[in-house]
Amino acid sequence: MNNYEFLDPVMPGDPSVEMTAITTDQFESILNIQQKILNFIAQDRKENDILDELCTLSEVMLESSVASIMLLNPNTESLSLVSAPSIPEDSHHLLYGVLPNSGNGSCATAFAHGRPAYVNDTSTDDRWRNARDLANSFEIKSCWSMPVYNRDGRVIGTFALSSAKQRRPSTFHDRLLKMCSSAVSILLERKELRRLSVTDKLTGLWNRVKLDQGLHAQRASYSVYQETYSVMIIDIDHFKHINDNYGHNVGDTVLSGIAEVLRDNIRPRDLLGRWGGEEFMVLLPDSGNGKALEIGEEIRMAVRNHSFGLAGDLTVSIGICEVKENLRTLEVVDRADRALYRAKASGRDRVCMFYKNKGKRPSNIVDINKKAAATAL
Ligand SMILES: Nc1nc2c(ncn2[C@@H]2O[C@H](COP(=O)(O)OP(=O)(O)OP(=O)(O)O)[C@@H](O)[C@H]2O)c(=O)[nH]1
Repeated sequence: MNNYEFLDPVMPGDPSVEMTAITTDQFESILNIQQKILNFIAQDRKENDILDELCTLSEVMLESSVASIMLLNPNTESLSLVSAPSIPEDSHHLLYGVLPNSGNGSCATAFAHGRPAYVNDTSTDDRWRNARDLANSFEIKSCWSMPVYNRDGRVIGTFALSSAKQRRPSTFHDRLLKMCSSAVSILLERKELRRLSVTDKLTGLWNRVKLDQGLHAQRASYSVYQETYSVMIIDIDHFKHINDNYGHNVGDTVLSGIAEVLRDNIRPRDLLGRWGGEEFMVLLPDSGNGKALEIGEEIRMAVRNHSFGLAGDLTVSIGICEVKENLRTLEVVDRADRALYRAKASGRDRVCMFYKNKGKRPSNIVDINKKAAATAL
């Protein structure tokens, strides 16, 4: 049986649902929610915001209820809250790491069985036998949970409406929950596609599309705050030899290994991505007074000190542009590229930074390995 069949209208005779005809007003209210969600999608609002909106809109359909969305974390194989705008944030941790087993509450049970779990009384229902304390903490008496499926029909999470009263859902609530489950499924798929469209498949870093967005965002931010930022391009030295000597697969492993080293050596606010081939880029906000040079040097040393398995020891060359004026992004990248070119041309395994030198050319690149000499050029 295809799991999606559970999202069809409830079958007559289902004891968990009170069979009442859906009124025109109720039907309209479901359509209204659908329309609002579709409008948010058309406006390209962020998926997490839309999930919050969906919760808020559905709560209005059931007096003093709270909506929540939980998703499976495949690494921990447990369910965690991803949206519940009406639950105070300081209680969210209670809904992290819930094991998806029958008996651990409505959502865990709905997830485990891949079908709705409509619980009218959490204090007596067997599906809450291991989670009575949780029900007490949140003062939940009834909790109706609907599985959320992915495109392959696999359960990936749940959508639930809970309330402080003992309640049995009507046909209308069943339809509402099913519609919400489908909406969550579409929004999560969309979120994943959005993530993939800006992610480099090999290294898991941001790709060039995201870096371009970041460059434009930095420029826009500079024009408002005039805060110095830097752009760093990192290029693996003699990478072609690795492919030629050990094969493309080892080359790929090295690219992933370098990505790890870079990740470990940037600040949380820096944006790191693969610019293309064996080139990486880091955008460093708030990095005046040579801060990017310092970070570049740390990266260079970290790569030197890392062992890349079969490929052995490696080095990188780094070009940096520190931006203190309103520059087009193309110009910024070009300056970082020129600094990189200088790093390669002067022996590789070094960090060079482009700096503005009031008209004198070509003395506009500082080589950190011989800084004094370069600045005196
Ligand atoms: N394995 C692998 N190789 C790649 C990938 N993308 C680009 N390359 C290789 O990267 C190499 C880049 O070589 P070059 O531009 O000559 O540069 P290099 O050998 O690193 O030399 P320098 O930059 O001058 O130090 C080429 O052999 C490309 O085939 C990739 O995704 N995987």
